[in-house]
Amino acid sequence: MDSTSGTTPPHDDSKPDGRDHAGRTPARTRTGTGSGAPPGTAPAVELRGASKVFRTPSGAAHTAVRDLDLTVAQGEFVAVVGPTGCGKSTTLTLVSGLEEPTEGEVLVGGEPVTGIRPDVGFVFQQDAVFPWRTVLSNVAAGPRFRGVPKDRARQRARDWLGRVGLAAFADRYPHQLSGGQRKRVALAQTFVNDPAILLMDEPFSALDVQTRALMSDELLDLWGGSRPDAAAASVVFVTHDLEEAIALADKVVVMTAGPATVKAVFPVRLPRPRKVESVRLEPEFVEIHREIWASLGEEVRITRERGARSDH
Ligand SMILES: Nc1ncnc2c1ncn2[C@@H]1O[C@H](COP(=O)(O)OP(=O)(O)OP(=O)(O)O)[C@@H](O)[C@H]1O
Repeated sequence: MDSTSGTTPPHDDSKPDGRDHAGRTPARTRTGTGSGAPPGTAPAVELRGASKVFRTPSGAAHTAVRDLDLTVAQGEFVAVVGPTGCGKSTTLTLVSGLEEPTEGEVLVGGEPVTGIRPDVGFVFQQDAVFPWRTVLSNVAAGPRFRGVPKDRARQRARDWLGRVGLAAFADRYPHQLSGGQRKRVALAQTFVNDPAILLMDEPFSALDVQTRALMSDELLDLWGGSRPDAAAASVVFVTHDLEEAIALADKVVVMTAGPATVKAVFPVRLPRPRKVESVRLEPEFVEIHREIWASLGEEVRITRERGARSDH
């Protein structure tokens, strides 16, 4: 089995000779840029023994994340799956700088996270748009906040709207778009800022199945070609959908029932470029799905049983 039981040792997705835990050579043949970290550079993201304890309104302590070790290499696409409520979103908020760990360390590019960073982009389930602004203005807003002159910001926004297939919708308002189009706006809004790290929290979960598959393909295309002069963005993608996770990622991280810690890490060696609908039919896909589900299903069952106990 290609899993790493227990927590993931930092920097340890492959052996020194480039082989993974199973001794096979990773097939990371992405088109575009980003074939991993140059030797000697820090991982894009690292959590070391990170824990997060929240105070509930009643004053009780609630541990959302416990002793979590996770490493994301530069240019790596990591999908995180786990049972509902286990602490996946909290893990992202630690990386984003929106929350501080109660214990442990969170590093981005080798530096401790001390707040929100301009090189980190987010895409969430809900759209983060200004409803009173046009699509173009929404996409240009990020560069404008970063001090890019208006004309240049609008030009970059137009470029990205073209890349996500929305050039003809620049003057529309968000409520005049479909759910899939709004997601494309969200991708343009994020990629226009040239993020080195992309944090995605169930970004496509509100979409129908077909649109979801299309958006996944578009995300892979954008990711592969987004940073022609630099390594591809490193992605942490939280999802409930194991098929989506495998189709997109270089590795799938399975979280335990809450409080979240890393249960196992599964490398995904499916070659790139990938099309999510066809990759699902590959025998290797089916095999890795079976392996990961054996690990994840156990945590889902534990979570369900806990829920049943507290309900009755
Ligand atoms: N600000 C907060 N204060 C108190 N408890 C919180 C806070 N944020 C999250 N939690 C709790 O921490 C736990 C983990 O929440 P989190 O949203 O990280 O889970 P998740 O795995 O992303 O869930 P889902 O899959 O359902 O989206 C939950 O029990 C949640 O209720």
